[in-house]
Amino acid sequence: MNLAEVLLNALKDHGVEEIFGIPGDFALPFFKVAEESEILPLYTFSHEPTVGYAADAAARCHGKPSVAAITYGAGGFNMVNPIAAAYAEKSPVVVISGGPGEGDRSTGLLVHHQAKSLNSQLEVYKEVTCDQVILNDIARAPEDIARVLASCIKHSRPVYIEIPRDLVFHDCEEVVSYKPDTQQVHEAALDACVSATLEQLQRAKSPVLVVGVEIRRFGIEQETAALAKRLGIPVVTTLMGRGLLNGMDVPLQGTYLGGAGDPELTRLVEESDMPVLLGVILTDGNFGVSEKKMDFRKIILASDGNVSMGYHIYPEIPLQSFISELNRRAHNLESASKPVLPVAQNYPCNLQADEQKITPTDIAAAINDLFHKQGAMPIAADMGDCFFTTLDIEETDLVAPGFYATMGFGVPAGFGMQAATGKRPIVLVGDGAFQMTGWELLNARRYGWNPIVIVFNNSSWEMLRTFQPESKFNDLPQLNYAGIGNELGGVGQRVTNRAELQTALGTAVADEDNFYLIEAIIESGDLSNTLSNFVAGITKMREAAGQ
Ligand SMILES: Cc1ncc(Cc2c([C@H](C)O)sc(CCOP(=O)(O)OP(=O)(O)O)c2C)c(N)n1
Ligand SMILES: [Mg+2]
Repeated sequence: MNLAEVLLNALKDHGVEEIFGIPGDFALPFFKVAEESEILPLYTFSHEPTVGYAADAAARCHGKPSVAAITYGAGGFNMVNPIAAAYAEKSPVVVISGGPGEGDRSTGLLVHHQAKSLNSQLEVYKEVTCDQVILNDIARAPEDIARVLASCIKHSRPVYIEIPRDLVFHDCEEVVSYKPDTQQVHEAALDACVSATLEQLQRAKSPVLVVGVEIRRFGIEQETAALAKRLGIPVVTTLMGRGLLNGMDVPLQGTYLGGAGDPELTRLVEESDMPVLLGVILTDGNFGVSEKKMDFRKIILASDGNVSMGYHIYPEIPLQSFISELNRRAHNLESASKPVLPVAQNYPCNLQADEQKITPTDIAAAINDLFHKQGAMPIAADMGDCFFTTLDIEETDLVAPGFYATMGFGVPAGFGMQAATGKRPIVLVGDGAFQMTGWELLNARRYGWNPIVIVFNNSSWEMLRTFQPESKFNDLPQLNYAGIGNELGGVGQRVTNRAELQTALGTAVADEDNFYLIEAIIESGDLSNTLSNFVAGITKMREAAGQ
């Protein structure tokens, strides 16, 4: 077997189900083997950011690694931002880059696509991955591949593998069959940590469970739901954890949004004497608009492989071990004097199909009505007010750059979702973000993908305008996105009122043979409820801080 086949088989053994990529001369040999071996399906796109975003979304859907393959230099540097986003949001993407071979390195000449040094790309990717290797030693390759892929799974973070173009066809030993890296947990430390947690919970008067994105990344949603039921205390999700524990019969109260969210729920979290944060990443998006500065000394935080409570830190306690041990030992705590019931979220619905102009909330209502009629669809959201609109849409599988907040994610993530799940997604994207990667819809037909893309066309960088209304650069050109949708191989429909929106959505859902681009005309200044609250929350905080 050659090095590329060994790598492809190892990827498959580690749960990878597809490769997204764009080749180049440094990567042609690897792509040749990938295409001809058919070990994994290969999807190529038009611009490398799409490769990274699609692989990120597929990895999130699988809860397992997915692959972003590119050429060296021009391709690799083009994809740094999407991999930074995957790193920040703990998505296990395997970056595979073709690279210069021994022949290239020994000419003494500068090599095309080279920036500073031949290892510059490796150095840059060290900042956005948790493990890396250049496979320039065939004898070590099986061990190096096993180590890097195990790191990807253990940390749920991207990794970087560079394969020199002159080694791709060299014979190579196979990677030994993959054994999940069962992290050795220090039993006594785990026991002490769980005992301390249960004692604190027993004493707490108003404990609350806050769940975050790691419980999905590490595939422990069911165990977390079982724990939430067993503890019998209120549960909320973070902004990034939106959609977690959906439909799992837990006392879910909603999504914590600080000053931008439901005041009752905000008080529940911020006035709790024992917030227990499971798999939560402490980000400004998750906690930035807290009404009261959260007192992190009183919280229990299990994240990134450690557990902290007050000034104590228990290192090397994997989230999975912590939750399963809590489940094993937790009993109904007295604090749940009366059963905590899930709070029904009042999402907008029953859209009035009239001549009124369209607002982001109307789009949410139209989607909720659709879900009530024919069941939920997965959603990929870009960054912009379309992302905040998802908080008004009923729980469904959702991928979005909720923390790292990069634009351009939406359409590629819709591709990644459909490749990974086979389900038709709805993609929500602003006109500004569509201008970045929306063109990739030209690739939908070749793979039989048929997303329903809703472009929030306010001809504006509206999110920026909310913070800096005086800037003229927030005005965007008026484009005919519906016409562009037709040109890209799908069906484009421009809708200017709520009746047209409802009709277009119904038409799109009924036609499985095409991707649809529904261009919703939205007036500049019309914001989603959540973005309005976020802006108000942040403005209030800045005024309070005298900014
Ligand atoms: C790749 C990239 N470039 C720039 C930004 C900054 C930025 C935003 C965030 C704050 O960083 S929101 C925003 C405007 C988005 O415009 P559009 O897609 O039309 O959505 P909407 O009109 O709903 O705002 C920009 C430029 C970003 N997040 N990601
Ligand atoms: Mg816009």
